[in-house]
Amino acid sequence: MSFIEMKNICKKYAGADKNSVTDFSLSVEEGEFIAFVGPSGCGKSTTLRMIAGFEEITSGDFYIDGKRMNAVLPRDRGISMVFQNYALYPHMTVEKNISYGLKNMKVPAAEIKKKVDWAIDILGLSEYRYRKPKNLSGGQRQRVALGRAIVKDQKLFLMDEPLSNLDAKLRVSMRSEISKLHRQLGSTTIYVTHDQVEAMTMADRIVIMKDGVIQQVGKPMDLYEHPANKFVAGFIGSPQMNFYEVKVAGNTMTFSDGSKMQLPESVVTSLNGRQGTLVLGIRGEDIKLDPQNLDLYKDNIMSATVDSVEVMGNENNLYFNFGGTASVARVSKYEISKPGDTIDFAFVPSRMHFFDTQTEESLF
Ligand SMILES: Nc1ncnc2c1ncn2[C@@H]1O[C@H](COP(=O)(O)OP(=O)(O)OP(=O)(O)O)[C@@H](O)[C@H]1O
Repeated sequence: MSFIEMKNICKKYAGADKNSVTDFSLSVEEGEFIAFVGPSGCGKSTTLRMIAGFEEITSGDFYIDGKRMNAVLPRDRGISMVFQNYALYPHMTVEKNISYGLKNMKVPAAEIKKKVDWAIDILGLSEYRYRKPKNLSGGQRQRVALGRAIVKDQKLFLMDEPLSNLDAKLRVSMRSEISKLHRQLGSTTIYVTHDQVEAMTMADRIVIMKDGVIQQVGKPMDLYEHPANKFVAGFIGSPQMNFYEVKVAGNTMTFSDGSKMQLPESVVTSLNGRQGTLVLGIRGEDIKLDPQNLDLYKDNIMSATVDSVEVMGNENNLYFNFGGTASVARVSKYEISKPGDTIDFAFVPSRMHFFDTQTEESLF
């Protein structure tokens, strides 16, 4: 049995007409960093709150370290939780905020001091030790909240959107601080976020949810390379994957505006006889500009007019219409275009994804 075992967990809130979480099954090994990710309302927080014990499990079985936890009180689950709003005590100093939980647990004073010193040091809070939360920045407050969680020596950390109140720059630096802390402590962590970049950069494995149902569980690059369905393909990666409804007949793929592309034998083989109407997915970074320079694409060079350009510095997004669909290509700073320019491009054949139009499941 893994450190955490969740078997067919369901949640139906009182009075609700449908489940908020359905058949959630997951095994987590000790020391893993798991991210729950998905759009608003997909059930991430509900699942986390069931793990914490703040929300009752409607059906299913939940184990930590081999012990069934369904009916165990939150304080007896061996869990530390970090919340989005930090939940700090405004009248207490940093030091007191961090030590408060330990005092409640009747930990001896000398041990509390040792642990608080350690947390303050590891989180770089020494110079703020005697400040109150209102005199701290958002990032510093979030570190105090982390400090309060790590001193408790619990087996499992739960974090519910801990960075969502921070500005973009601070979010990025706190991301690496939390990852570093996780590496130092080696503690099992479950982290809820709606931000796929946060999940991709921090987690060992990601659980992608939609409408209360797990869509896929996997390592970040596995989800990026091998999305199980169109939803996962669209959710992971930035900019969003381009999707086209196409008709495949033999080696020819026809787009809804009549544009045609020849599929290489390798793609036809992977499709394993599937023909007719399919959904093609291609990521912006897998669209190559000026493909005439590359022999590989010579039969499949397409043209389009640039609608707009999103400049980001090292890489830019070019927006254009192709195959009857708004599309985006991620290009390097050396491939500058402006609205109105004509671009030649090709799709990298080995990077094409195909999905069933009805089930939206990946076809390979
Ligand atoms: N206390 C509650 N009573 C009834 N329904 C609830 C309650 N809390 C959440 N829900 C519903 O359960 C579903 C899942 O909500 P949940 O908060 O878990 O989603 P989430 O993925 O964490 O969303 P967000 O990113 O917006 O926090 C939603 O449809 C929500 O409206």
